[in-house]
Amino acid sequence: MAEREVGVIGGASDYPGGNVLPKSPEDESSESPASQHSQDLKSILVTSVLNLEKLDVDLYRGTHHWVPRSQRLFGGQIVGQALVAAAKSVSDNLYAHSLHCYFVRTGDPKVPVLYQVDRIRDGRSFTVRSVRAIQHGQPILICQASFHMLQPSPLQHQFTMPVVPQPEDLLTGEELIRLYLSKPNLAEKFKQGLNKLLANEVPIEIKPVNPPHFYRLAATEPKTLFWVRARGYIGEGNMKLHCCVAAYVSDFAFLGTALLPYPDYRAQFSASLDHAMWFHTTFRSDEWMLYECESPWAGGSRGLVQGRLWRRDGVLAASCSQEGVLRVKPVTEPSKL
Ligand SMILES: CCC(=O)SCCNC(=O)CCNC(=O)[C@H](O)C(C)(C)COP(=O)(O)OP(=O)(O)OC[C@H]1O[C@@H](n2cnc3c(N)ncnc32)[C@H](O)[C@@H]1OP(=O)(O)O
Repeated sequence: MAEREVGVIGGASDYPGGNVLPKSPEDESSESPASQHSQDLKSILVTSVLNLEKLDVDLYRGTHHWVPRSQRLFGGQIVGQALVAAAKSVSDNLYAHSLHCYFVRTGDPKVPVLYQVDRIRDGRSFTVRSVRAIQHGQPILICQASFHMLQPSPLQHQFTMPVVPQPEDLLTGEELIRLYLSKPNLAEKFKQGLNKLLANEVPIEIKPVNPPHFYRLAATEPKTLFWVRARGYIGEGNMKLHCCVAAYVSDFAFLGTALLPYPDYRAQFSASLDHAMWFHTTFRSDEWMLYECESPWAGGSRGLVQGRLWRRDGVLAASCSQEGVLRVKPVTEPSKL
Protein backbone atom coordinates (compact mmCIF):
# COMPACT_ATOMS: atom_id res chain seq x y z
CA MET A 1 0.00 0.00 0.00
CA ALA A 2 1.32 3.44 -0.90
CA GLU A 3 2.34 5.59 2.03
CA ARG A 4 -0.03 8.37 3.07
CA GLU A 5 1.24 11.90 2.64
CA VAL A 6 1.91 13.84 5.80
CA GLY A 7 -0.80 16.48 6.10
CA VAL A 8 -3.88 16.64 3.97
CA ILE A 9 -2.69 19.39 1.67
CA GLY A 10 0.99 20.05 2.12
CA GLY A 11 2.60 23.35 2.79
CA ALA A 12 -0.10 25.97 2.38
CA SER A 13 -0.30 28.34 5.29
CA ASP A 14 -3.14 30.77 5.88
CA TYR A 15 -4.00 33.56 3.46
CA PRO A 16 -1.40 36.29 3.67
CA GLY A 17 -2.52 39.93 3.54
CA GLY A 18 -5.07 40.09 6.34
CA ASN A 19 -5.88 43.68 5.28
CA VAL A 20 -7.54 42.30 2.15
CA LEU A 21 -9.46 39.41 3.65
CA PRO A 22 -10.15 39.84 7.36
CA LYS A 23 -9.04 36.97 9.55
CA SER A 24 -11.44 35.17 11.78
CA PRO A 25 -11.14 36.52 15.34
CA GLU A 26 -10.51 32.95 16.40
CA ASP A 27 -7.43 32.93 14.16
CA GLU A 28 -5.81 35.60 16.24
CA SER A 29 -4.98 33.19 19.00
CA SER A 30 -5.13 29.42 18.96
CA GLU A 31 -5.77 29.72 22.70
CA SER A 32 -9.06 31.60 22.22
CA PRO A 33 -11.87 30.09 24.34
CA ALA A 34 -13.82 29.05 21.28
CA SER A 35 -10.97 26.96 19.95
CA GLN A 36 -10.17 25.18 23.20
CA HIS A 37 -13.12 22.82 22.80
CA SER A 38 -11.25 19.95 21.24
CA GLN A 39 -7.56 20.64 20.84
CA ASP A 40 -6.70 17.24 22.27
CA LEU A 41 -8.63 15.36 19.56
CA LYS A 42 -7.57 15.98 15.97
CA SER A 43 -10.53 15.99 13.60
CA ILE A 44 -11.02 12.69 11.84
CA LEU A 45 -11.77 14.77 8.75
CA VAL A 46 -8.08 15.69 8.71
CA THR A 47 -6.54 12.45 9.89
CA SER A 48 -8.68 10.17 7.76
CA VAL A 49 -11.52 11.38 5.53
CA LEU A 50 -9.62 14.10 3.67
CA ASN A 51 -6.21 12.46 4.00
CA LEU A 52 -5.90 11.04 0.50
CA GLU A 53 -3.38 8.41 -0.45
CA LYS A 54 -1.17 9.36 -3.38
CA LEU A 55 -1.04 6.57 -5.97
CA ASP A 56 0.69 8.40 -8.82
CA VAL A 57 1.04 11.92 -10.23
CA ASP A 58 -2.39 13.57 -9.91
CA LEU A 59 -3.99 10.29 -8.87
CA TYR A 60 -5.29 9.76 -5.33
CA ARG A 61 -7.35 7.30 -3.36
CA GLY A 62 -9.87 8.24 -0.69
CA THR A 63 -11.59 6.04 1.86
CA HIS A 64 -14.86 6.49 3.74
CA HIS A 65 -15.59 7.26 7.33
CA TRP A 66 -19.30 7.89 7.75
CA VAL A 67 -21.81 6.39 5.31
CA PRO A 68 -25.43 7.62 5.43
CA ARG A 69 -28.34 5.25 6.01
CA SER A 70 -29.06 5.35 2.26
CA GLN A 71 -25.84 3.32 1.84
CA ARG A 72 -24.84 5.77 -0.87
CA LEU A 73 -21.60 7.63 -0.36
CA PHE A 74 -22.13 11.05 1.26
CA GLY A 75 -21.90 13.71 -1.45
CA GLY A 76 -20.00 16.11 0.84
CA GLN A 77 -17.29 13.51 1.33
CA ILE A 78 -16.81 13.06 -2.41
CA VAL A 79 -16.75 16.84 -3.04
CA GLY A 80 -14.35 17.44 -0.11
CA GLN A 81 -12.00 14.69 -1.30
CA ALA A 82 -12.13 15.95 -4.91
CA LEU A 83 -11.17 19.43 -3.71
CA VAL A 84 -8.27 17.98 -1.70
CA ALA A 85 -7.02 16.21 -4.85
CA ALA A 86 -7.34 19.40 -6.94
CA ALA A 87 -5.65 21.57 -4.30
CA LYS A 88 -2.60 19.30 -4.19
CA SER A 89 -1.62 20.37 -7.71
CA VAL A 90 -1.80 24.14 -7.21
CA SER A 91 0.82 26.37 -5.65
CA ASP A 92 0.62 27.65 -2.10
CA ASN A 93 -0.24 31.22 -3.06
CA LEU A 94 -3.52 30.15 -4.72
CA TYR A 95 -6.76 29.59 -2.82
CA ALA A 96 -9.93 27.79 -3.85
CA HIS A 97 -12.59 30.36 -4.75
CA SER A 98 -15.17 28.13 -6.40
CA LEU A 99 -16.11 24.60 -7.37
CA HIS A 100 -18.85 23.11 -9.54
CA CYS A 101 -19.69 19.42 -9.32
CA TYR A 102 -22.14 16.88 -10.80
CA PHE A 103 -22.90 13.64 -8.98
CA VAL A 104 -23.32 11.33 -11.95
CA ARG A 105 -23.45 7.93 -10.27
CA THR A 106 -24.17 6.57 -6.82
CA GLY A 107 -21.03 6.16 -4.72
CA ASP A 108 -20.39 2.60 -3.54
CA PRO A 109 -19.37 2.47 0.15
CA LYS A 110 -17.77 -0.96 -0.30
CA VAL A 111 -14.80 0.27 -2.34
CA PRO A 112 -12.49 3.33 -2.18
CA VAL A 113 -12.77 6.24 -4.60
CA LEU A 114 -10.01 7.21 -7.04
CA TYR A 115 -9.48 10.89 -7.82
CA GLN A 116 -7.91 11.74 -11.19
CA VAL A 117 -6.86 15.39 -11.54
CA ASP A 118 -6.56 17.16 -14.92
CA ARG A 119 -4.52 20.37 -14.87
CA ILE A 120 -6.83 22.33 -17.19
CA ARG A 121 -5.02 25.66 -17.06
CA ASP A 122 -2.48 27.54 -14.98
CA GLY A 123 -3.23 31.21 -15.65
CA ARG A 124 -1.62 34.33 -14.29
CA SER A 125 -4.22 34.89 -11.54
CA PHE A 126 -6.56 31.91 -11.85
CA THR A 127 -5.81 28.18 -12.07
CA VAL A 128 -8.43 25.60 -13.01
CA ARG A 129 -8.50 21.89 -12.25
CA SER A 130 -10.92 19.18 -13.27
CA VAL A 131 -11.29 16.12 -11.05
CA ARG A 132 -13.01 12.85 -11.83
CA ALA A 133 -13.98 10.67 -8.89
CA ILE A 134 -13.96 7.09 -10.12
CA GLN A 135 -15.32 3.77 -8.84
CA HIS A 136 -15.55 0.51 -10.75
CA GLY A 137 -13.85 2.26 -13.69
CA GLN A 138 -16.61 4.86 -14.07
CA PRO A 139 -16.98 8.48 -12.88
CA ILE A 140 -19.26 9.03 -9.91
CA LEU A 141 -18.49 12.77 -9.69
CA ILE A 142 -17.08 15.36 -12.05
CA CYS A 143 -15.75 18.48 -10.39
CA GLN A 144 -14.25 21.70 -11.67
CA ALA A 145 -12.40 23.76 -9.10
CA SER A 146 -10.84 27.16 -9.60
CA PHE A 147 -8.09 28.77 -7.52
CA HIS A 148 -7.18 32.44 -7.34
CA MET A 149 -4.29 34.45 -6.00
CA LEU A 150 -5.13 37.30 -3.63
CA GLN A 151 -6.02 40.46 -5.51
CA PRO A 152 -7.15 43.45 -3.44
CA SER A 153 -10.11 45.50 -4.63
CA PRO A 154 -12.13 48.47 -3.35
CA LEU A 155 -15.30 46.53 -4.23
CA GLN A 156 -16.41 44.78 -1.08
CA HIS A 157 -19.91 44.05 0.19
CA GLN A 158 -21.93 41.22 1.69
CA PHE A 159 -25.39 40.52 3.09
CA THR A 160 -25.87 40.82 6.86
CA MET A 161 -25.74 37.69 8.98
CA PRO A 162 -29.09 36.73 10.58
CA VAL A 163 -29.36 37.44 14.30
CA VAL A 164 -29.64 34.08 16.10
CA PRO A 165 -28.84 32.60 19.53
CA GLN A 166 -25.17 31.78 20.05
CA PRO A 167 -24.14 28.12 19.81
CA GLU A 168 -23.36 27.99 23.57
CA ASP A 169 -27.08 28.60 24.20
CA LEU A 170 -28.29 25.77 21.95
CA LEU A 171 -28.39 21.98 22.17
CA THR A 172 -26.36 19.73 19.88
CA GLY A 173 -28.07 17.23 17.58
CA GLU A 174 -27.11 14.44 20.02
CA GLU A 175 -28.51 16.32 23.03
CA LEU A 176 -31.77 16.86 21.17
CA ILE A 177 -32.04 13.17 20.33
CA ARG A 178 -31.41 12.25 24.00
CA LEU A 179 -34.13 14.70 24.97
CA TYR A 180 -36.54 13.03 22.51
CA LEU A 181 -35.52 9.61 23.85
CA SER A 182 -36.45 10.71 27.37
CA LYS A 183 -40.10 11.25 26.32
CA PRO A 184 -42.37 8.71 28.06
CA ASN A 185 -44.21 6.03 26.06
CA LEU A 186 -42.10 6.49 22.95
CA ALA A 187 -42.89 3.81 20.36
CA GLU A 188 -40.12 1.18 20.17
CA LYS A 189 -39.69 1.71 16.45
CA PHE A 190 -38.90 5.41 16.95
CA LYS A 191 -36.59 4.68 19.89
CA GLN A 192 -34.62 2.36 17.63
CA GLY A 193 -34.50 4.98 14.88
CA LEU A 194 -33.23 7.64 17.31
CA ASN A 195 -30.65 5.27 18.81
CA LYS A 196 -29.37 4.50 15.31
CA LEU A 197 -28.98 8.23 14.73
CA LEU A 198 -27.03 8.52 18.00
CA ALA A 199 -24.72 5.72 16.94
CA ASN A 200 -23.85 7.57 13.71
CA GLU A 201 -20.25 8.69 13.79
CA VAL A 202 -20.75 11.85 11.77
CA PRO A 203 -17.50 13.84 11.89
CA ILE A 204 -19.30 17.18 12.23
CA GLU A 205 -21.23 18.81 15.06
CA ILE A 206 -24.52 20.60 14.56
CA LYS A 207 -26.68 22.89 16.72
CA PRO A 208 -30.04 23.63 15.11
CA VAL A 209 -31.29 27.15 15.79
CA ASN A 210 -34.95 26.05 15.57
CA PRO A 211 -35.02 22.31 16.29
CA PRO A 212 -38.06 20.50 14.85
CA HIS A 213 -40.87 19.92 17.32
CA PHE A 214 -40.82 16.23 18.14
CA TYR A 215 -44.58 15.60 18.35
CA ARG A 216 -45.96 17.85 15.66
CA LEU A 217 -44.26 18.20 12.34
CA ALA A 218 -45.69 21.44 11.01
CA ALA A 219 -45.12 22.83 7.54
CA THR A 220 -42.55 25.59 7.67
CA GLU A 221 -41.10 27.87 5.06
CA PRO A 222 -38.13 26.25 3.31
CA LYS A 223 -35.49 27.94 5.43
CA THR A 224 -33.25 26.56 8.14
CA LEU A 225 -30.40 27.79 10.30
CA PHE A 226 -27.87 25.76 12.22
CA TRP A 227 -24.44 26.17 13.71
CA VAL A 228 -21.95 23.69 12.35
CA ARG A 229 -18.27 22.83 12.77
CA ALA A 230 -15.92 19.90 12.23
CA ARG A 231 -15.81 17.56 15.20
CA GLY A 232 -12.32 17.75 16.71
CA TYR A 233 -9.42 20.11 16.29
CA ILE A 234 -7.95 21.29 12.99
CA GLY A 235 -6.22 24.52 13.96
CA GLU A 236 -5.47 27.73 12.18
CA GLY A 237 -3.53 27.98 8.94
CA ASN A 238 -3.91 25.82 5.86
CA MET A 239 -6.88 27.62 4.38
CA LYS A 240 -7.06 25.09 1.53
CA LEU A 241 -7.83 22.41 4.09
CA HIS A 242 -10.53 24.49 5.78
CA CYS A 243 -12.20 24.92 2.34
CA CYS A 244 -12.15 21.13 1.83
CA VAL A 245 -13.72 20.60 5.26
CA ALA A 246 -16.34 23.26 4.48
CA ALA A 247 -17.11 21.44 1.23
CA TYR A 248 -17.76 18.29 3.30
CA VAL A 249 -19.85 20.16 5.86
CA SER A 250 -21.87 22.12 3.30
CA ASP A 251 -23.70 19.07 1.94
CA PHE A 252 -24.95 17.97 5.35
CA ALA A 253 -28.74 18.26 5.77
CA PHE A 254 -28.73 20.77 2.89
CA LEU A 255 -31.25 19.28 0.45
CA GLY A 256 -33.69 18.55 3.30
CA THR A 257 -34.47 22.29 3.38
CA ALA A 258 -36.62 21.80 0.26
CA LEU A 259 -38.83 19.30 2.15
CA LEU A 260 -39.70 21.58 5.08
CA PRO A 261 -43.01 22.86 3.63
CA TYR A 262 -44.21 19.24 3.08
CA PRO A 263 -44.41 17.36 6.43
CA ASP A 264 -47.14 15.14 4.96
CA TYR A 265 -44.65 13.67 2.50
CA ARG A 266 -41.43 11.85 3.05
CA ALA A 267 -38.58 11.38 0.61
CA GLN A 268 -38.76 8.02 -1.09
CA PHE A 269 -35.71 8.82 -3.18
CA SER A 270 -33.52 11.87 -2.71
CA ALA A 271 -30.03 12.55 -3.96
CA SER A 272 -28.02 15.62 -4.77
CA LEU A 273 -27.48 16.10 -8.49
CA ASP A 274 -24.96 18.91 -8.37
CA HIS A 275 -23.17 21.09 -5.84
CA ALA A 276 -21.50 24.46 -6.26
CA MET A 277 -19.53 26.52 -3.76
CA TRP A 278 -17.87 29.88 -3.64
CA PHE A 279 -15.29 30.63 -0.96
CA HIS A 280 -15.12 34.30 -0.03
CA THR A 281 -12.60 34.71 2.77
CA THR A 282 -10.70 33.00 5.56
CA PHE A 283 -12.52 30.91 8.14
CA ARG A 284 -11.96 28.01 10.48
CA SER A 285 -14.07 24.96 9.79
CA ASP A 286 -13.40 23.66 13.32
CA GLU A 287 -15.05 26.76 14.80
CA TRP A 288 -18.80 27.31 14.86
CA MET A 289 -20.17 28.74 11.63
CA LEU A 290 -23.80 29.56 11.00
CA TYR A 291 -25.24 27.66 8.02
CA GLU A 292 -28.20 29.54 6.58
CA CYS A 293 -30.06 27.36 4.11
CA GLU A 294 -33.09 28.13 1.96
CA SER A 295 -34.91 26.57 -0.94
CA PRO A 296 -36.21 29.13 -3.43
CA TRP A 297 -37.85 26.51 -5.64
CA ALA A 298 -39.06 22.91 -5.91
CA GLY A 299 -40.92 21.26 -8.77
CA GLY A 300 -40.80 18.43 -11.28
CA SER A 301 -39.33 16.03 -8.68
CA ARG A 302 -36.38 18.34 -8.09
CA GLY A 303 -35.52 20.95 -5.49
CA LEU A 304 -33.04 23.81 -5.42
CA VAL A 305 -31.25 24.80 -2.22
CA GLN A 306 -28.93 27.70 -1.52
CA GLY A 307 -26.76 28.23 1.55
CA ARG A 308 -24.54 30.75 3.22
CA LEU A 309 -21.82 29.83 5.71
CA TRP A 310 -21.22 32.67 8.15
CA ARG A 311 -18.28 33.11 10.48
CA ARG A 312 -19.61 33.87 13.92
CA ASP A 313 -18.21 37.41 13.71
CA GLY A 314 -20.69 38.08 10.90
CA VAL A 315 -18.35 37.69 7.93
CA LEU A 316 -19.77 35.73 4.98
CA ALA A 317 -17.28 32.88 4.50
CA ALA A 318 -18.82 30.82 1.69
CA SER A 319 -21.95 30.43 -0.45
CA CYS A 320 -23.38 27.14 -1.78
CA SER A 321 -26.02 25.93 -4.23
CA GLN A 322 -27.36 22.50 -4.94
CA GLU A 323 -30.10 20.86 -6.95
CA GLY A 324 -31.37 17.45 -5.96
CA VAL A 325 -33.85 14.88 -7.13
CA LEU A 326 -36.74 14.59 -4.63
CA ARG A 327 -39.28 11.82 -5.16
CA VAL A 328 -41.75 11.74 -2.29
CA LYS A 329 -44.65 9.70 -1.01
CA PRO A 330 -47.38 10.56 1.52
CA VAL A 331 -46.56 9.84 5.16
CA THR A 332 -48.68 6.99 6.46
CA GLU A 333 -46.73 6.21 9.62
CA PRO A 334 -48.41 5.91 13.03
CA SER A 335 -47.79 8.35 15.87
CA LYS A 336 -44.41 8.35 17.56
CA LEU A 337 -46.12 7.73 20.89
C1 LIG B 1 -26.91 14.22 1.50
C2 LIG B 1 -27.26 14.11 0.05
C3 LIG B 1 -26.25 13.22 -0.61
O1 LIG B 1 -25.15 13.16 -0.20
S1 LIG B 1 -26.76 12.36 -1.94
C4 LIG B 1 -25.26 11.66 -2.46
C5 LIG B 1 -24.66 12.35 -3.62
N1 LIG B 1 -25.45 12.21 -4.78
C6 LIG B 1 -25.60 11.00 -5.39
O2 LIG B 1 -25.14 9.96 -4.95
C7 LIG B 1 -26.34 10.98 -6.69
C8 LIG B 1 -25.51 10.25 -7.74
N2 LIG B 1 -26.21 10.19 -8.99
C9 LIG B 1 -27.07 9.22 -9.27
O3 LIG B 1 -27.29 8.27 -8.53
C10 LIG B 1 -27.75 9.31 -10.59
O4 LIG B 1 -27.13 10.26 -11.39
C11 LIG B 1 -29.26 9.69 -10.42
C12 LIG B 1 -29.41 11.03 -9.73
C13 LIG B 1 -29.99 8.61 -9.64
C14 LIG B 1 -29.87 9.80 -11.81
O5 LIG B 1 -29.63 8.59 -12.52
P1 LIG B 1 -30.76 7.95 -13.43
O6 LIG B 1 -30.17 6.76 -14.08
O7 LIG B 1 -31.30 8.99 -14.32
O8 LIG B 1 -31.79 7.45 -12.33
P2 LIG B 1 -33.38 7.63 -12.20
O9 LIG B 1 -33.68 8.95 -11.65
O10 LIG B 1 -34.06 7.29 -13.47
O11 LIG B 1 -33.72 6.50 -11.13
C15 LIG B 1 -33.22 6.55 -9.81
C16 LIG B 1 -34.16 5.72 -8.95
O12 LIG B 1 -35.43 6.34 -8.92
C17 LIG B 1 -36.40 5.43 -9.45
N3 LIG B 1 -37.34 6.20 -10.25
C18 LIG B 1 -37.12 6.72 -11.47
N4 LIG B 1 -38.21 7.41 -11.86
C19 LIG B 1 -39.12 7.31 -10.88
C20 LIG B 1 -40.43 7.81 -10.67
N5 LIG B 1 -41.04 8.54 -11.57
N6 LIG B 1 -41.04 7.55 -9.50
C21 LIG B 1 -40.44 6.80 -8.56
N7 LIG B 1 -39.17 6.30 -8.68
C22 LIG B 1 -38.55 6.55 -9.83
C23 LIG B 1 -35.63 4.46 -10.30
O13 LIG B 1 -36.30 3.23 -10.38
C24 LIG B 1 -34.35 4.32 -9.49
O14 LIG B 1 -34.59 3.51 -8.34
P3 LIG B 1 -33.55 2.35 -7.95
O15 LIG B 1 -32.23 3.03 -7.75
O16 LIG B 1 -33.54 1.43 -9.12
O17 LIG B 1 -34.11 1.75 -6.70
